[in-house]
Amino acid sequence: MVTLPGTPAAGRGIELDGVGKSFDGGTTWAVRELTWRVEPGRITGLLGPNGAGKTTTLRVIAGILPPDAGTVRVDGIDLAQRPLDAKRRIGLVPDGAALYDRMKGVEFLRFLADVYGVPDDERTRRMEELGRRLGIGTWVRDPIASYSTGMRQRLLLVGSLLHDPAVWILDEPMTGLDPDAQRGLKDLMAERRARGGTVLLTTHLLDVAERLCDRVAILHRGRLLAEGSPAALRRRFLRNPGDEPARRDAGPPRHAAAGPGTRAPARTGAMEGTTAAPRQPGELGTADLEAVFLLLTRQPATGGGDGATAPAVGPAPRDRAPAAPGSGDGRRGAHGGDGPSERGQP
Ligand SMILES: Nc1ncnc2c1ncn2[C@@H]1O[C@H](COP(=O)(O)OP(=O)(O)OP(=O)(O)O)[C@@H](O)[C@H]1O
Repeated sequence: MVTLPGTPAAGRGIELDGVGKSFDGGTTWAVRELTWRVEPGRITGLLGPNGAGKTTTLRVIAGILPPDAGTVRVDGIDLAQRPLDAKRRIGLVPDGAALYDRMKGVEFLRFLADVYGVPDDERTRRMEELGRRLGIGTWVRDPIASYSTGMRQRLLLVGSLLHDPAVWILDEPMTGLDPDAQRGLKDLMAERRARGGTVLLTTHLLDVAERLCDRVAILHRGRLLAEGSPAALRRRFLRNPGDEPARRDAGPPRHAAAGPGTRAPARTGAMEGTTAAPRQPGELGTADLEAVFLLLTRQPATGGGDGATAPAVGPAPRDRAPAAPGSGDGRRGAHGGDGPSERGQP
């Protein structure tokens, strides 16, 4: 394992407390009442359907969007009170970032190193090392306009780590990457986890999330529905994991249908599957996380206000039913996916 200088101390992760974000002055909420701790020393996946609020959440954490409610702490630092200190601890890989096409890749990397005040000797070493790991070739001296999607993504990935941030935030990071670069990226994530760093990513690739992530959180209509290790979510929501894989053309798994004993939904917060030991490779079938995901996110957003229906799960008797998936107002988001979470105050 290659260790870069300035190894991030075992940080404090990311803490969200009651975070809300509205794009229309509080009529609808893209993210609502989000209270969540993203732990250091873990790879955490934020999952959810199109329009669920994943990118909005990452942008709020990264300080790009100010929240309309709640507080964000990055590595123990309050983002609102000390925004520069907090942002210095973050490496962000945005989804589909616009790059300066006339700039050469190497100029872009130097620019980022300047912004973050990375000393000359370190920046050279990090550029070379990260470039090797992520397959940056001599094309880095060409204008960005000539780059493929995957080359742009590799450049963004290298740039996000030049300052060796304690918190690495990646929005759909596999986009455009070939298998070799994907391998390099996964290895880098695992190394940062091993060094106590915080890795938070969004992905629609549930098989990747299942294999890569120590913990996953499922967001739907701006609300956190479930959070925990993939194994813990499986235990919580699937009674017979592996024997009834989710089908794309089917509703929730039969064994997860609501039973007479289903209890009322929790009003806030995620379902914690927090007691699970770290997942062992091969512990889960790849259909399990998909089954949990579909079970939670296919619930109709019926009713109004706080009367949202609970997902039709049949949790183990000791468990509570999951948090309401948001009552919604039937409007669709700009992505054509689920709309903002709810009307009214968060
Ligand atoms: N700048 C914006 N202005 C208005 N509405 C926005 C803006 N950004 C996001 N939204 C809305 O907020 C909601 C959440 O969007 P967001 O991009 O966070 O979802 P997502 O989970 O990342 O979706 P996807 O998986 O499609 O990328 C959507 O309804 C979207 O239309």
